[in-house]
Amino acid sequence: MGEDPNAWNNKHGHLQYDKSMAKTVMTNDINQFRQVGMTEHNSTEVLIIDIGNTRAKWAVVENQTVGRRGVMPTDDLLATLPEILEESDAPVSWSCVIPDLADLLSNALLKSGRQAWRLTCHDAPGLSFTTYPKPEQIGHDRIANAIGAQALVGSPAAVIDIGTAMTFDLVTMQYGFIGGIIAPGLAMMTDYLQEKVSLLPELPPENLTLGPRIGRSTIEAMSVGCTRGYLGMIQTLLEGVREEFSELGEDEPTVILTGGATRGFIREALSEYRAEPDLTLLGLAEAQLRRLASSKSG
Ligand SMILES: Nc1ncnc2c1ncn2[C@@H]1O[C@H](COP(=O)(O)OP(=O)(O)OP(=O)(O)O)[C@@H](O)[C@H]1O
Ligand SMILES: CC(C)(CO)[C@@H](O)C(=O)NCCC(=O)O
Ligand SMILES: [K+]
Repeated sequence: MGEDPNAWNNKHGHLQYDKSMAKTVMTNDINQFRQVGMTEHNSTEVLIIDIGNTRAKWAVVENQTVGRRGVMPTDDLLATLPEILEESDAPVSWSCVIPDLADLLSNALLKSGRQAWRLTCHDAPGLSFTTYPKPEQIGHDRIANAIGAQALVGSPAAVIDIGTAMTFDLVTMQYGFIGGIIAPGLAMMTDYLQEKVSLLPELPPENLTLGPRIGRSTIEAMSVGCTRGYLGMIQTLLEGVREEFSELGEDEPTVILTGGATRGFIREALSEYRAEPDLTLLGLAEAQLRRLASSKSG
């Protein structure tokens, strides 16, 4: 029963979205973020921690600009936490998609005495889930992406995030987060082929380029499957999303790429769309700014 994002914007006076600006300001991703809709505050520093299945990222975000930052294997997060907390005294805004680790981190943060907010569907200011039957199922990184998209380009928006898994996170004008798509991440495809088929070699995803349409060697044949095949999946999924938005009476969603979708052949093939590598972090920062704004406005 979250609030309608537009009602929230009107009430709190933030996130005024200007479509013409979003299309013309193309200089610097962070400036863009600030100019089109980030909540304005006086020097508000936030310490962000975003924990995915493979890697954990931290960043100090001040005035919607990412400063010091780091990334590590998710398994190293707890051991690294004291060092991360020394990077900034600011409140922590975090998300974690591994429930056991989230419990451990929650306790560690409590012990540290730091003010910390975990992004969940129950505390996702400005994002509603009115038509989503069980919002508590949604990965919190996806909630961060949705809030980041609202702030960056406004709704409707479609985020394509490739990490361990690929997700589409879809935000409408009328209903907030309406749902999305979960599919294998690119490495799941390449690694799994190699792991399960004894005659297939290793194919690091970062080495993939768009080559021929027909493979004339084993590695080439795999490469076609994992590049053109993967892109075909994305395009088909996006087509379905567009149709559904149209049926809902929504405008055409602005597509934002993040994670692995901002790199390599995927980025190249989808160059018409905006890429924001820090979307999840910025969404976590925005969530914290909105909490502060609503606590101030009472
Ligand atoms: N050139 C490339 N083109 C497309 N995808 C790539 C490329 N290089 C790496 N990737 C994929 O992007 C993913 C890495 O993206 P990202 O850094 O967002 O995820 P992660 O932090 O590893 O995952 P998670 O957030 O799930 O822990 C990997 O799965 C990798 O396979
Ligand atoms: C899909 C991932 C793995 C993407 O990181 C994460 O968001 C997650 O574990 N989600 C839970 C299932 C859901 O989002 O519906
Ligand atoms: K991620």
